[in-house]
Amino acid sequence: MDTRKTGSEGEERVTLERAVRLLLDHCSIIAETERCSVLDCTGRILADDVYAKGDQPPFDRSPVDGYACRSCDITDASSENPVYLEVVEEIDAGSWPTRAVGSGQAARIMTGAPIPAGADCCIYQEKTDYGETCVAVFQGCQQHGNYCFRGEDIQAGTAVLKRGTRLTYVEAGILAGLGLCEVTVYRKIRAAVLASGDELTEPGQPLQPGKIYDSNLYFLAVRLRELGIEVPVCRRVPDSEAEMAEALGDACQKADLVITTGGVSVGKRDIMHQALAMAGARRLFWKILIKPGMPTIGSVLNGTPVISLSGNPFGALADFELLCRPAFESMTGDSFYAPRMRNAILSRGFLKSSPSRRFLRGRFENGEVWIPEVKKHASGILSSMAGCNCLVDISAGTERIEAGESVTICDLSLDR
Ligand SMILES: Nc1nc2c(c(=O)[nH]1)N[C@H]1C(S)=C(S)[C@@H](COP(=O)(O)OP(=O)(O)OC[C@H]3O[C@@H](n4cnc5c(N)ncnc54)[C@H](O)[C@@H]3O)O[C@H]1N2
Ligand code: MOO
Repeated sequence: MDTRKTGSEGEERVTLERAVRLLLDHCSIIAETERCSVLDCTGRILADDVYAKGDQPPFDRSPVDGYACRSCDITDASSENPVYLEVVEEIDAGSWPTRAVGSGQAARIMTGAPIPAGADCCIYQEKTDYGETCVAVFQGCQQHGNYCFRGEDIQAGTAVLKRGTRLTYVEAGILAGLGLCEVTVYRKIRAAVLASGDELTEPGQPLQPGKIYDSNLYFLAVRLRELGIEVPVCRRVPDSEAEMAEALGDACQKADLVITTGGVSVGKRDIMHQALAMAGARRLFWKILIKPGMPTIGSVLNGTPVISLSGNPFGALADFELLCRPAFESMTGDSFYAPRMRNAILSRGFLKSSPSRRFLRGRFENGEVWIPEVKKHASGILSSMAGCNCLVDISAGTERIEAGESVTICDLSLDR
């Protein structure tokens, strides 16, 4: 049966929002967890609340290099009338005081060193004569001046980081500061990538007549990895329905989402329709009312969503962002993956009509978005995407859009 023409399975010609909705019905949240080294935690999502076992800092400490003493001893100290204190010991960072500071006494103290009992302030050494056994103090200091309290950063028992937090270098520092070298995180999303097309040649191999190098497999795998997603399957499959059906079956065992490119249109060798049917996939939709990537197919195979993107590299790139990112958000509950829509002012016009909704590549900076010249927007062209960091969303029925007009963009950059 030619599943392309019947339209009996799944919806045809859906809006982008409808396509996303249909896919999300088949995306389940990833609940499996694993231990992860704090050194490798970037982009991982905490699976448990993290509590502080102890106080941070674990003791009252000096924030200055100088002298710890009693504030009441130096109330009237000035350069004209220095107060002289007996220096009873030297306390370095990493050591522990051996005696209390009494009236008329001080301890030489370094930044980060524990404040000895009896002392209630620390004086900058620049406000003294740097005395070793007896120090002249030239300035007063209030009680608890230059004094860091135990637990002032984090108190023991506090929930410092909440489950669901996306970890960055900042959390890595906080976790390490709590003495943790490993944390429990959700496992990474797994996405499989299959590229179809007999014309495809592996980069590095000589190019035969009629062949082209495979770019889709590479940019998809690299993008997935930069989004923190594992790619357990990444392979080219010849234009054989049976081979693709087998590859799909294998991929959906290993991944939370299967992404394919090519073979989704109406040509004789557009094998994805038949391959999906042979594998036992159920079609959710075919054709999205957008350009590029209009002929995209959404299906579900053994409970795993399959997104079959167009072979045209820019079509595949744009639709990957628009369809897969919401799926990743739904699998993790992490808004990091959500397409980020913003407003921007177009700095160069796009003087071509857009009967259907269109996504253009662009570079967004300081509230303005620059787009390449019209002829560089074809869905088979990838090179003009270099340096671009967003997709410009042009509504269906737009005749032309002039420089200076406000547009909606989907920000593809990874910074928040
Ligand atoms: N008669 C019609 N022809 C086409 C229609 C149509 O409605 N009627 N739609 C066009 C549109 S729009 C698109 S988009 C493409 C979709 O094509 P497929 O998804 O079936 O993709 P292919 O034919 O396999 O490839 C399209 C193009 O991209 C190149 N390609 C494929 N894979 C890769 C890869 N991994 N790396 C780099 N380049 C790749 C391929 O060689 C083709 O040039 O159909 C239109 N046709
Ligand atoms: O829908 Mo296609 O990717 O424009 O050429």
